[in-house]
Amino acid sequence: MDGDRAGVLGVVLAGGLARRMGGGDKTLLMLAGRPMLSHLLERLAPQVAAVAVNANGDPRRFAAAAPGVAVVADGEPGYPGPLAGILAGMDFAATLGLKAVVSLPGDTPLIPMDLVERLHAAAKPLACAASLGRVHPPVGYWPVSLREGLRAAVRGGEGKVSRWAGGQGCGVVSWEGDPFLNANAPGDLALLEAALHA
Ligand SMILES: Nc1nc2c(ncn2[C@@H]2O[C@H](COP(=O)(O)OP(=O)(O)OP(=O)(O)O)[C@@H](O)[C@H]2O)c(=O)[nH]1
Repeated sequence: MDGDRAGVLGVVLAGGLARRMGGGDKTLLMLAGRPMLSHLLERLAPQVAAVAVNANGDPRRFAAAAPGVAVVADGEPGYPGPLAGILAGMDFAATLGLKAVVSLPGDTPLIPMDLVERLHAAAKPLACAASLGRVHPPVGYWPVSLREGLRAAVRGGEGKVSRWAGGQGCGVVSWEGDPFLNANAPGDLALLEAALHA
């Protein structure tokens, strides 16, 4: 295994409430005949040492789409936002002896195959992805060494990924096109399916 991915846990963030989608698990919605999560893991798993899904509630609902994949819940109550999922990923990475987390929202199934390699190379100490002139902070590289600082921030009410990441020092890596196209509302699924087939 090469150095970039050897110490990295890939974490699919699926701990939100998906209100704009009408609730439920966005990452389990079907895209081209299989769950979005299955597309995402197919691209993520070869880039990392291990993968996990961050989600709250009964973990068994992910078993079919992600067989054998660990599901880790937020350690902080009350749906405090994606930072809580990144923190849960860091805590799990620490138990595996891994040095960093790469996080991805569960509704971004088109991620690039050089994601982990390029984020790792740009980390100072964090790195976030960008496309179409926008930064996507939940797509990021997070050293586990920052987890106690992140825990304190989340407990202190920090809910904005970009603000916390910017305060630590965050390299930005840009990709051509829109490999981080995601599904917020039902109408977005057709756009994703078209992009998948493009
Ligand atoms: N662990 C965790 N993840 C979260 C939380 N809130 C949002 N996320 C995740 O952060 C990512 C970006 O959030 P959104 O795309 O807005 O997803 P969402 O919050 O489920 O959707 P809306 O309710 O429609 O905003 C998604 O992957 C969510 O699953 C949270 O409280 N805990």
